[in-house]
Amino acid sequence: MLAANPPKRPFFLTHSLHLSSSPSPSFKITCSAAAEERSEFRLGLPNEGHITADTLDLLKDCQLSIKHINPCQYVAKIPELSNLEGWFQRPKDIVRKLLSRDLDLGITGLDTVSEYGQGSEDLIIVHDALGYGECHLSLAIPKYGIFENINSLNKLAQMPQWTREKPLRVATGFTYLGPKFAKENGLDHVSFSTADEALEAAPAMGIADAILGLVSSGITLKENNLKEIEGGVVLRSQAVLVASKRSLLKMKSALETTHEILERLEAHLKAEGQYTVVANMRGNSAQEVAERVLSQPSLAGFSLKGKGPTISTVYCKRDGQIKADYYTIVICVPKKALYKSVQQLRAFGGSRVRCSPVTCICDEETPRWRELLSKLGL
Ligand SMILES: Nc1ncnc2c1ncn2[C@@H]1O[C@H](COP(=O)(O)OP(=O)(O)OP(=O)(O)O)[C@@H](O)[C@H]1O
Ligand SMILES: O=P(O)(O)OC[C@H]1O[C@H](OP(=O)(O)OP(=O)(O)O)[C@H](O)[C@@H]1O
Ligand SMILES: [Mg+2]
Repeated sequence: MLAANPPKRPFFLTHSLHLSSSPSPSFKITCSAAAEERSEFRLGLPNEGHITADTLDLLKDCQLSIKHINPCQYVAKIPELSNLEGWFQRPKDIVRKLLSRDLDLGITGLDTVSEYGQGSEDLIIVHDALGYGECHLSLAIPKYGIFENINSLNKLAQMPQWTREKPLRVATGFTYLGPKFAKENGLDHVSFSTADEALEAAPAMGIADAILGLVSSGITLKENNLKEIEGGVVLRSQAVLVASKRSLLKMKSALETTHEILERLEAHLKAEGQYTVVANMRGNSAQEVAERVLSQPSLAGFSLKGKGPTISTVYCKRDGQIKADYYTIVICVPKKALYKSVQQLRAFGGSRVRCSPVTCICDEETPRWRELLSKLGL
């Protein structure tokens, strides 16, 4: 958040976590008694934040409509999957509620899953790359003062200022991942303090020496005179679909519902940015047209799994006889290569090139489904 924006909540510095103790105290998860009895399958959706709009857009693009029964309620129906309910929750609460089995599936950032999941074996990533909410968790220090010439984690760790009595003070909302990273990277004299929001203000306020927070465009760091350092990235994150392993294994039709959600996601995401290009080609035979097109390596590369292109004959009736008139070629091209492909098809005798976005690519079986079954031991 930019310093200019009023913080949503005050900045709290509640306690220090020293590296001599194990990473973040483990918290006890109580399993909801009703979980085993529920028949509906619950999908946690991030409410009012960075990934809310993109999550709703993604589900819409997958033909999964989120129907609020009442705009003030946190629950929504998803009519395409009758036993599925959407529940709007804070991203971190999605993870907590998956662990307590008050939710069965959820969409949230990988950073949140890693921080609040704390490596729990009960959480399974069903889809690891939903394609939005990209950011990274990174250590940042001031650009000025004693840090002016410090540009790497090694240099930071070697600064004589940090001792057992006076460790490097890092403000963060990631009090599990922070100490774990420090331990794994030989940062010996460091203490972490919890800060929920407006983290980037902490060094200027004198509350901390450094921060460990999320970076997306980097603008917030820049505006607050902070910089990232080499070796300081803890985690790269984007939105993921995560599930409770126990829900998948124990709830009736959980696997069926998850399979359908995964298929819809995969089909849509695979198609994103792909265009179908159809061109009329002059030529003497389908074989000759194929040879011409395949002689151009960049066009040949767009065939499916090394096969293709698809060429069909367009017939016409001339002098009472049915004859091959011209050929139609179909290729699939990523958006960035669209115009170049059109030019090349034209150069190879193509006329009337039609381009349309692909909305889904449905493979026989999605690779992530196989992976999920194997993670579940099925
Ligand atoms: N600047 C950003 N750009 C893109 N994605 C971000 C950005 N900041 C956070 N995210 C991603 O969005 C997720 C949700 O962040 P968001 O800021 O909406 O909620 P929050 O701060 O975690 O929760 P709270 O509701 O408690 O404020 C993060 O876990 C991260 O994966
Ligand atoms: O690199 P940038 O594009 O500038 O984005 C990074 C900022 O976005 C997030 O804050 P958010 O807006 O979620 O505010 P918060 O501190 O209230 O969570 C994050 O905590 C950073 O402050
Ligand atoms: Mg935030």
